Amino acid sequence: MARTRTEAAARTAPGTPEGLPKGFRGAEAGWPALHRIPHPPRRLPLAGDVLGADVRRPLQDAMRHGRLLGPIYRRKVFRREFVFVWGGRYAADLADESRFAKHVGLGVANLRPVAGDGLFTAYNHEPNWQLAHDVLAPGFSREAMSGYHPMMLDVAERLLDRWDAEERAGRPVDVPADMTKLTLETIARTGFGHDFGSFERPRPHPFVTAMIGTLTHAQRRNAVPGPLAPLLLRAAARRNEDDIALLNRTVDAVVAARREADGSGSTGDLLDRMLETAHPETGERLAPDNVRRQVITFLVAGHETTSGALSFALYHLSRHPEIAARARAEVDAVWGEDPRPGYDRVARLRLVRRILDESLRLWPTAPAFAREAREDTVLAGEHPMRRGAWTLVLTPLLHRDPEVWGPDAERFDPGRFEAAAVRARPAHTFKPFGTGARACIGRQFALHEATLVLGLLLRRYTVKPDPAYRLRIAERLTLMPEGLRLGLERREAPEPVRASPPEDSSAPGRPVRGAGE
Ligand code: HEM
Repeated sequence: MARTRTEAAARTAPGTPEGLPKGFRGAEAGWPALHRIPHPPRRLPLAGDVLGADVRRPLQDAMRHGRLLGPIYRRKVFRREFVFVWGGRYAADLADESRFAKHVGLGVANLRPVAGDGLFTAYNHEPNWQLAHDVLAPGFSREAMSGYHPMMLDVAERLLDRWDAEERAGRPVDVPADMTKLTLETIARTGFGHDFGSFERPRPHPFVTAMIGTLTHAQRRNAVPGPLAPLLLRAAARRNEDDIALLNRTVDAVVAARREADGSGSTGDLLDRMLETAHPETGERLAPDNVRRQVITFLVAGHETTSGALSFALYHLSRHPEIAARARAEVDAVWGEDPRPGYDRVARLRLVRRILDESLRLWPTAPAFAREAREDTVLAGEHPMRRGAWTLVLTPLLHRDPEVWGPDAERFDPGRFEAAAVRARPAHTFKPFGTGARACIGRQFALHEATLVLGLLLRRYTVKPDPAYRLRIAERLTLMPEGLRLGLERREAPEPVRASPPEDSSAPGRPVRGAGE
C-alpha cells in the first residue's frame, strides 16, 4: 500500500535547527588528532588562515594550499576549521561505503535554499532521497538513454548549424557559452520536453543567468564567515532570492505545461517519471514541491558540468592537434559519413571517450565532494574521526597525485585511460562523478552526450587556439575555462571509411571504465 507523506516524514531523523543531520561536527570536535594535520604557516589569532585567500577562486586556492601542505591538511576560516584531503590512499579509504557517506556541506549545503531535498542536495537521512533515486534511476537505463539519443543529435545539429555560420563568417566561437547552450537544451529536451530556445537568443536564457547567480552565491557564502554573512552579503542575498524566484517560475511553467497536456505526447521522460511514477515497492510518489526541487536539480546538475567537460576537452584538443587528428580518424572509421550515427556507435569512439576522461581528470568540473564518517573510525589507519566528522576531497589534486598518476601528472595524455593503464592503477583514484550511493546519477548521460558531440565536432572542424590565450579557470562551484574562444576550420569531406576498424573499436560498444568505478 502507498505510504503517506506523513509516514515518510516520520522516518526522517530530526536535524539540528540549521537543518544539519545528527552527528554533524566541526573539525575540532570531529577529528581528535587534528593537531597532527598540517595547516598554513601564518595563522592569525581570530581570522585563522585567511591571508592571501582568493574568494573568487576557492578551489584553486585550496589546490595551492594542498600542494604546499600535502595530501591531508586543514584550514581555519574565522571559527570554522575544515579538513581537506587529496592523497590517493585517503580518497580510496573514503570510498568505503560501510564507513563513510556523502556529506552535504559547504557549497552543496548552500544550495539547499534552491534545491532543498532534491537528489543532489538531500541529506542522506531524508526519505525523499531514496524515493527520488528509485523513481528516477530507470530514467538513466540503457533503454532510456537510447531513447534520448535522437534528441541529443537534434540539439547537436543546432550547434553545428551555428558553428557553420560562425566558420563562414570567420569568427571564433565562444566555447563555454555555446557548450552551455547545447547542454541546457539537451537536458531540457530529453528530460522535460522543453525548448529554451538558447541557440536563437542573442544572450543566455534568463534561467542560465539566474542559475549562475545562485551557484556563485552559494560559493561565496563559504568565503564569508557565518556571523558576518547577513551583513556583507545583504544585496547579494536579495539578488539570490530573485534568482531563485526566477528558477522556480521557469520550472513551474514547464511542469504546468506538462500537466495541461494531460498525458498527450507523453514520452516517459524524467518529468513524466517525476509526475506519474510511483515507487515500485511503497507506491509513494514525489510531492509537488519535491518535483519542483528535482526539476531545478536536473536542469542545473544536468548541464553545467557537462558543458565544462566539453569546453575543457575542446581546449585540450586545440592544444594537441596530433591527438585531435587521431580522434578524427577514429570518428571517420567508426561513423564514416553517416550524418546521424546510431546510439550504439557512440561508445565505440574509445579515443574520444579517453579524451573526455583525461579532460575530467585534469579539470573535473564538479571539483570536490565531501564525505562523513558513519561511525567512529580511523581514516587510512592514520587519522581518527568521530561519527559525523567530515572532509572535502579535492578531486583535481587527487587526479594529479604523483603516487597514482606519476611524475608527469600535469600532462594531458588520454593514453592514461587505456584499459591496461586503468587496471594498473589503484581503485578509487579517478572520481570526477563522486563515489558510492550518492555518485552522479547522470554519469552515462553526460558521457554519451559529450562523446557524441565531440565526435560530431571533430568530424566537421579543426579547432584553432588563440596563441595568446592562457587557461584561466572560472569557478562557480563548477569549473569552466574562462574566456575560451577557438577558431574553426571546416574540414574537407572525411577520408573514405576504412575497411578494418581502428585499434580496439571492434570491442563491444561499452566504454572503458575508470579504476574504482
Ligand atoms: C561531466 C558531467 C558531470 C559531472 C562531472 C558530474 C559530477 C557529479 C558529482 C561529483 C556528483 C556527486 C556530488 C557529491 O558527492 O556531493 C554528482 C551528483 C549528481 N549528478 Fe552529476 N555530474 C555530471 C553530469 C550530470 C548530469 C548530465 C546529470 C543529470 C542528467 C547529473 C545529475 C546529478 C545528480 C541528480 C546528482 C546527485 C545524485 C545523488 O546524490 O543521488 N549530473 N554529479
